[in-house]
Amino acid sequence: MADTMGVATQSPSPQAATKVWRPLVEYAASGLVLALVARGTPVAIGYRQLSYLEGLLPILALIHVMLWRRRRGHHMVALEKPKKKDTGTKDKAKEDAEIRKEYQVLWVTLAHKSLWFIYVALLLESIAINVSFLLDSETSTTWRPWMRLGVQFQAGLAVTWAAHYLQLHAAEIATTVTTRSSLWAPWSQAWSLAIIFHGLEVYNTLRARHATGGDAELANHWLLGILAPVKLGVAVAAPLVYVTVMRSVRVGYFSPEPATEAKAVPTDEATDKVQDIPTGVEQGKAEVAAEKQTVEANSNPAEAGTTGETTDSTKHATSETESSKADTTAGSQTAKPATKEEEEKKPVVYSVFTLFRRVILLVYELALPIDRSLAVRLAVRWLFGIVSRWIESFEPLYYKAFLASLTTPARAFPALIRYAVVNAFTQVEQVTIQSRHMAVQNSLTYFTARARIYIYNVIQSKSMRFHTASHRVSAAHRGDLAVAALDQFLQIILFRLGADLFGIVIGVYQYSWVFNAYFTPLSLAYGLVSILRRNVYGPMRTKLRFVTRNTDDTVGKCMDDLNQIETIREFASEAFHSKKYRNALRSKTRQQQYGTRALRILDQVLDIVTRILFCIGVIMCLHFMRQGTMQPTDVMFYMSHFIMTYRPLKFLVELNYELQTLYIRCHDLLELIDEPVEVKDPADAAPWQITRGAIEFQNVSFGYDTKLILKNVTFSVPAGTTTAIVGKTGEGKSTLFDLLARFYDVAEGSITIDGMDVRHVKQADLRRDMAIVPQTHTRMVTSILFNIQYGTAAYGLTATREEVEEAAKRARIHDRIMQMPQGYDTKLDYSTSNLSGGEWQRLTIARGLVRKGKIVMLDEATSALDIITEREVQRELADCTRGTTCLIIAHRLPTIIHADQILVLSDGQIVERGNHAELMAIPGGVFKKMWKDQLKEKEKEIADGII
Ligand SMILES: Nc1ncnc2c1ncn2[C@@H]1O[C@H](COP(=O)(O)OP(=O)(O)OP(=O)(O)O)[C@@H](O)[C@H]1O
Repeated sequence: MADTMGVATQSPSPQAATKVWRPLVEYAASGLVLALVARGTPVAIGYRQLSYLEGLLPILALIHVMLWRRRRGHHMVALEKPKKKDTGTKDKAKEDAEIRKEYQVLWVTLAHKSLWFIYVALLLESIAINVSFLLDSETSTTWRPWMRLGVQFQAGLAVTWAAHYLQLHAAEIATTVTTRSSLWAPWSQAWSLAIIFHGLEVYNTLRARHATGGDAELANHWLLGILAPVKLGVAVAAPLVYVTVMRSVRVGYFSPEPATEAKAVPTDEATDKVQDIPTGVEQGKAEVAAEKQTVEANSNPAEAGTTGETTDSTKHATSETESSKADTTAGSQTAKPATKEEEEKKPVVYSVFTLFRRVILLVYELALPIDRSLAVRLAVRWLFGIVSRWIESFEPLYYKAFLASLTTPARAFPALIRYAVVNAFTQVEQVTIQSRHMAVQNSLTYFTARARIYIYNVIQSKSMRFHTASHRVSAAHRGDLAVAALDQFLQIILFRLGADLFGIVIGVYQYSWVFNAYFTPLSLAYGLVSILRRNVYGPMRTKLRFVTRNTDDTVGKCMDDLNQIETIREFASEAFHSKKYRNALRSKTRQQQYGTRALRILDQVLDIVTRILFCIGVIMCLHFMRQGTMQPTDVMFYMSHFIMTYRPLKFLVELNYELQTLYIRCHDLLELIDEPVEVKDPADAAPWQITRGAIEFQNVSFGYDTKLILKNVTFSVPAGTTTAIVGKTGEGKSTLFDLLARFYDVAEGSITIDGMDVRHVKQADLRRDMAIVPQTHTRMVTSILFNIQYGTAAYGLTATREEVEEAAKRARIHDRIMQMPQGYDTKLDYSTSNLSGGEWQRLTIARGLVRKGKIVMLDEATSALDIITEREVQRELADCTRGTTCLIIAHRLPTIIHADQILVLSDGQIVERGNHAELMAIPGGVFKKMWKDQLKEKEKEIADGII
């Protein structure tokens, strides 16, 4: 069964699911029997021996599970024993690594299950201990009600826990037995409960010893008193050890998998990818490489955003260094075909420190131009939050004072006033809290707008290679999510952080020093539980989100597919795309469910712990009341203060959640920002523009990847002449255009225009005077006028309506436009419903012509036109490009017969050059053969009556 997050899980059969339960039931039964027999009055063994047995229980549990596993051949959690695979052509080392990895998964799973069984056993045993105390005639009658309460409480928890676990697993047994979160959640919950049970056990044990006083036999029970806390320690430490082991073996549980093309696969394929999780050593190497990459990225923060409006001086300086470096090494370094190592580029993983440092710098940069009065208002709000939290903290104290004063009416009135004032303030504070929140949010809209512009510019500034190889929509979407997370985080910082931290400090202080020092451990315990839980659950959620993000990407890419709706229709592949989308969504939904469930469990645990701590506090209050050191008013104080103190603590947990969301989102953002920009503007480039348009290619070599497309190409195009480039498809003709316009940098050699290397000028300056009519025409969903006028976008859409019409006439599209209901103002849509393919091509030609470039590049510009229209357009093109440097790529050779120079490209090199007559004069020449072949083809078509 497919499982994008799972370990090497396999489709569990119903039998496998039963097998999961079998050892648990066996062990639970034996543990219970052992505990009951040991404690039961009929056998009545000594407490000392019993304590030894108790200590042995976890070990027995482990042995039991291991024996069971042996017997069942590793069918622990429907994981198969790693099999020796068919070596075939596979690399042996790789195969060994795979087997090792599977063993690691197996052992970690085993460890997990073993601990889990221990907890179940301890729970049952704990109940048994309390029952045995109840059955024990020596147990003091004073403490019997406590024992009974303990048993009821534990039994209640056990039932709740079992029901919850069953509910959790009911669906999973039907689908997949061991997804990672399902491994985690019940285990963690069992752990939390085990701590509670053992706390109660310690409590009961100590109470029992205390109650039995100096009884001779029970005086020896010190072992019992020691073992119970030891077990508590084990219960706390074991999960930490487990987590450490899990992390160190690095079997890939929740391993961050930043989205790459390879990972962005539909759900069904994703399972196969999980098999490629690196082993510990490999992952270690990956991390070193990643760290190195990170360091490099950090030392080079300027790569992105150089075109962004937020570019600061630091960035600029770095950018300069980078650019000058690029210049000195230009031609040999910049665009070398990628090496194998580069191809297998490891994903960058930023350390938390690096990430937050950079995010803070980014926020600072983006928020810097903030309005001063706005900053003052924000600061005032922030301070107000702290002050109000301080005032609020007096409420329980004054309430207590008021209650205490009721016995002496003279003091009651001032006490009431004090309490009423603070209470009124608190109420007003609660009412205004929303409006203050809104105000902060409004202030932040400036920031988010700036951040969005910044990201937009970053995406625009990326090299062509980035745009052709990745999904812009997904990148933009990720950018948006990052901004939303930053926004949320800033709201928390500005609105709650200071006040709530202050609230915690005040709360703990009042509890511990003003109220009663015995309550200090209680207040600290809560903080401790929060921190522990954060450490255990935190990484899980972070990593879970990495996986979720990949699914987000897959879903995003499915949506991108809709852009290709025409192709989808043509190939009737709707069902295929629906399935792909359904799979991606199903996977996303499942992951969301896991995520939500993990959070729900977190909340439940937090609530349980809170309530237990509250109860403990109440019991302590009652105890002190019996001793006479506390008054009923103190109990009131305790109860009202509790909520106030722990609300901010709960906020800390929320903050942790927000921090993790921020980490994921900002990780995406930094990845995007740090994506290397291959083609950069030199920082010191002076303004420049094409004057004559003389072009020179000198020993140019280039390849998109490892394969060289162009090899040592040299040619020149004198200013004002027309050069045609011909050759078979895929020879690299369009690539020559891309290099001239500097969409890519040459790997070797140089390209100059008017004697200036194209790498030494700003890209905008270079392209401003170029008119490119590409093979694929861009359709803009707007008016025809704008579609043509867009040719002058670089000049601020300066083409007049007359100029647009003139260009359209030359492109032979004017008449067609005038037939449309709104003429040039007709709105075009994305499809060809109101313009045919050939008409769109003519519109694109008009767009190129209106630009009036000094260098015109026509790449198969008329390929979609009929012969007659093509001839007419060609004539017009020849006419209006007269005097400008013109480069033409054409497959139909008669269309370039007039060219001053024809270059024949073959196998990445120019094999022939000259004008039409000269090339036709070369005996056995490539061009001559191409010409004859085309002629023959045409004669055949005429003979066949095709044309
Ligand atoms: N962005 C890219 N990434 C990787 N390879 C590319 C990219 N663009 C083009 N190629 C490859 O480079 C080679 C040359 O492509 P190019 O478009 O320059 O050929 P062409 O001669 O213009 O072809 P045609 O006549 O079919 O338009 C082809 O093999 C193509 O697959």
